[in-house]
Amino acid sequence: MPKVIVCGRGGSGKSTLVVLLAKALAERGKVLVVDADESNLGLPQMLGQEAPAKTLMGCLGGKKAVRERLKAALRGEGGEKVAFFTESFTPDDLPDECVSGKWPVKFLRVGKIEHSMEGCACPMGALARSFLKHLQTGSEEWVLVDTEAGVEHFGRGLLEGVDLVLGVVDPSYEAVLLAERARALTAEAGKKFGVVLNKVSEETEAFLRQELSARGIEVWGVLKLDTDIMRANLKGEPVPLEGTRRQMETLVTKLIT
Ligand SMILES: Nc1ncnc2c1ncn2[C@@H]1O[C@H](COP(=O)(O)OP(=O)(O)OP(=O)(O)O)[C@@H](O)[C@H]1O
Repeated sequence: MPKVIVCGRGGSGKSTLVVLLAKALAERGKVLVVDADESNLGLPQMLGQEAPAKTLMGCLGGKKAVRERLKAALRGEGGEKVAFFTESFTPDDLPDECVSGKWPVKFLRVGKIEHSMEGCACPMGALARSFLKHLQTGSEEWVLVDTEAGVEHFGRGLLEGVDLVLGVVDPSYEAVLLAERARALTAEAGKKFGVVLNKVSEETEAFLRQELSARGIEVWGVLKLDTDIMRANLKGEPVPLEGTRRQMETLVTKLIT
């Protein structure tokens, strides 16, 4: 089953969509949620889970060790690409210390910015790319990747290891422009792209559909502006699936066909 990356502008609802999709897909099989956003910390709480004991980067010796491997690769030692992993693995092979939760939904963090002046996030990007490329999924398994805002992860080649890109479009011109850019970058990588409209009313949904259709962008799903989602977020509670179950079913059907 697909490995799906979720992208969009800041605050559009990427993490919310990842959580809702994870909950909806959990009724059909196993879901590994991968947090590839270096900055945000709230995803485990939105899922209703503890954070893992270590990040993936921590499991591999920390940022310094990962950076050294990246530098060695750039110097040409060990080939052109960074060989963080040499063999394929499945979600079940992941060590307990870098995964939290229990099937049907488990959670993994690639790495986080932990100190001021610690340097750029390139090691995390390279690690996420290699991880996703080697991660194999079975017929009843999904991988959902939450990313940081914008399109930097496209430049880092994160798409290499995923099958689908899902853009989140909230009612804003910036979100439409970003979806257009993401669609072009996804097409360049030879992967499928669709968007989910989020936080829409009837009026803004119709407007966005028109704008996106004029740009040849497919709408795969719609999430209304939902006061239960807002309330849960304000209280620091998990994102509730209940009010969006029907919309998520439509999206899931689209993703698996
Ligand atoms: N359909 C919705 N209805 C109401 N509120 C929503 C909806 N989707 C998301 N939100 C709210 O919008 C805010 C941003 O959502 P979220 O954190 O999922 O965005 P994000 O794109 O992951 O943000 P970031 O770019 O900071 O990572 C949160 O307060 C969330 O509860």
